[in-house]
Amino acid sequence: MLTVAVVGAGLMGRGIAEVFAGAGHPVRLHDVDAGALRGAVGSLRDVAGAVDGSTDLAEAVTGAGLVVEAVAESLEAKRDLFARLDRLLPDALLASNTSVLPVSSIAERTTRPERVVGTHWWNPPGLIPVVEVVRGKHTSEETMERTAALLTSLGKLPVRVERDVPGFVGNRLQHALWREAIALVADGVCTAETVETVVRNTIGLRLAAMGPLENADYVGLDLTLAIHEAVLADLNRSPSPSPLLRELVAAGDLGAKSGRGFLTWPENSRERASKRLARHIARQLAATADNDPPAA
Ligand SMILES: NC(=O)c1ccc[n+]([C@@H]2O[C@H](COP(=O)([O-])OP(=O)(O)OC[C@H]3O[C@@H](n4cnc5c(N)ncnc54)[C@H](O)[C@@H]3O)[C@@H](O)[C@H]2O)c1
Repeated sequence: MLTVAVVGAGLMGRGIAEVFAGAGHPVRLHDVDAGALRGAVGSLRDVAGAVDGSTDLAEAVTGAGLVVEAVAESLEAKRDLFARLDRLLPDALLASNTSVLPVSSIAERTTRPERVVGTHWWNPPGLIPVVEVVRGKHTSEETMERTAALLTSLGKLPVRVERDVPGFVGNRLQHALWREAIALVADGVCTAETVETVVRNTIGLRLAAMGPLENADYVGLDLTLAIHEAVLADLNRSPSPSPLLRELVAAGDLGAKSGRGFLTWPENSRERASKRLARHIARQLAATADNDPPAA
């Protein structure tokens, strides 16, 4: 078993640690926040692998063959951390769970960028199958393969992202949809509730069974071309965030955590939404276990 150090014991770090420890790997957790660390180690008491933690980075990562970094999304913090990890563990594989930052920049202050890789897990890490394995400018093929093999051994579905583009694959697709959703509301085409109703009851129902490219093939590429000729020029192409999004944030309407965003969030509704989401994902995974994989 490989000793795995998880740095950052927040939402993602804790979930990633649980997957590794659940598969029997000894896990060493580190967080600068002693409370977060205690909470994470405590919540992982019943997993198969031994889980240990320290607020001292050097102590926490001792003996690790792999470090998974899941600290706050700050390029400076991640660069610093990777430089320290580089000195502490000359032989380990270093993986970042960054959502959108360039893996190549995170690796910049290390002496072994060939052994630095992006592993973009999705929330909740224990449930979502795909982990995007992102090749930085200097990541070696051996690192890509070792990382993918390890993730497969955990029961995950690793996919290779061959270029270090912001947002990788999943978040680029997701935020193309969110940009258009916000624009529809900002332009007065429909309400936020209508966007939710349409997505949940049309494309949302389909997407787990048929992704966009299989769907394009399925309806016919001639039809897809005709639709793109008619609609693409009218879709939102703004290179910067919507003014409506900026206004809401400036007004303190941050969504679930402040009670109001595009929608209103009564007390406890975030917890209810979180449970509803986990229940739905688990049910959907069970129901689609026999789904055909995409045709090659
Ligand atoms: N939340 C998501 O859905 C999600 C999904 C995929 C990827 N990510 C990425 O995963 C990373 C972590 O996100 P999260 O949602 O778990 O954040 P979080 O705020 O829940 O947890 C981050 C933890 O890192 C700790 N930390 C911050 N700086 C540190 C440092 N220098 N050294 C050690 N610990 C430090 C914090 O104390 C905190 O406990 C980010 O890069 C984020 O973009 C998040």
